[in-house]
Amino acid sequence: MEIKPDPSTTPATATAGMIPQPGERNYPEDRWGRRAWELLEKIRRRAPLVQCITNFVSMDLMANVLLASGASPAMLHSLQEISDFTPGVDALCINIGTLSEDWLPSMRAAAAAAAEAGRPWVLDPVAVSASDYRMEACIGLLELRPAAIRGNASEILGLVSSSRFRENKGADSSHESSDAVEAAKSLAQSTGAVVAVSGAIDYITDGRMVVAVRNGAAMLQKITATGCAVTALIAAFIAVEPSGALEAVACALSVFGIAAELGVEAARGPASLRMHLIDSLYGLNEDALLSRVSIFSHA
Ligand SMILES: Nc1ncnc2c1ncn2[C@@H]1O[C@H](COP(=O)(O)OP(=O)(O)OP(=O)(O)O)[C@@H](O)[C@H]1O
Ligand SMILES: Cc1ncsc1CCO
Ligand SMILES: [Mg+2]
Repeated sequence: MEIKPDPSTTPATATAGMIPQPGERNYPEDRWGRRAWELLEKIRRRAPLVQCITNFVSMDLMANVLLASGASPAMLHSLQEISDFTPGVDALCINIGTLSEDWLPSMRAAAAAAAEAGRPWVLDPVAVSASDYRMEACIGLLELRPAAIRGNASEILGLVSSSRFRENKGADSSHESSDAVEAAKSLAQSTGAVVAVSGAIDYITDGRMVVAVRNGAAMLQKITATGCAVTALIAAFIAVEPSGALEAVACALSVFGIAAELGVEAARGPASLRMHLIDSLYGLNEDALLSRVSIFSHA
C-alpha cells in the first residue's frame, strides 16, 4: 500500500499527539496508524523467525521484545550453524555492541547467507566510532547490503564520516537525532539501506524521503539496550513487509515508542519501565495504537 502525503492536513485537524511541527506534514487522518496496526497484526499472525547476532548486554531484552511483538527470536551466533540456519530465517539482526574477533566472522557469514537467500538483514552499529576495529567491521558489513541500519545520532554521524569522536560516549549518543538527518540520507544513498536515527524524534530515510516519528519516552535512555531491542523489532517488521522497508522501519519505531509511552504511565523508574514496556507491547490494541501513532513526513 502506498501512503501519499496530504499537505492539506493542518494542526487544527490533527489529534493532540499528532500535531505536525514546522517542516513536517501529516498523512491523511490515521493512515500511518492503520499501516502500523496492519504490520503488527501480521507479525502476531505469522510469528516471523528473527535471528539475532547481538551483544551480551541486549540478548535478554531483545528476545523478550521480539516475543512480546509476536515474532520468534533465535539468538544463534556460531559460525558452524550459519549455513544450516540463516538461509531459512525471515530476517536477521546484527549488532556489534560487544564485538570480538570470534564473532565478526559469524556476522559476516550470516549477513552474506541472508543476502544470498534473499532474506532482509538489519545492522545496529553500536559505538562504531569507539575504535578503528569497530569502524572497519561496520564498513565491511555495509558491503553485504543491509535492508536497514538503525543507530543513535553519534553512530550514524560516525559511520558516515568514518571517524572516531573525541567526545566519544561509548554506546550512548552525544548528539541530537536532528543533527544526523543529512548524514542518514547520505548513508542511505551510499548503501541502498533505509537508515533510522533514533532519539527524542526518530528520523527514517531511504535517501530521498524523510519520515519523523515522535513516539517514545526519554526514560528509555536509562534502560540499556532499548536501541538494540528496537533494531530487532525493525527486523521483525521488515520480515513481514520486505518490499516496504521505509514504512516498516517507521512503524516499528512508532509501535516501540507507543509501548514505552504506555509503560511510563505505570512505571516507577527504569527497572519497572523495562517490565511495563514488554507488557505494553504484548497487550497493545488497535485503539491505543491508532490514538497514539505520531509519524510525519519531514520536509
Ligand atoms: N529523548 C527521548 N524521548 C523519547 N524517546 C527517546 C528519547 N531518546 C531515545 N528515545 C527512544 O529510545 C529508543 C532507543 O533509542 P536510543 O537512541 O537511546 O538508542 P541507543 O543509543 O542505540 O540505545 P542502546 O545502545 O542502549 O541500545 C528508541 O525507541 C528512541 O525512539
Ligand atoms: C552498554 C553496552 N556496551 C556495549 S553494547 C551495550 C548495550 C547498549 O548498546
Ligand atoms: Mg545502540
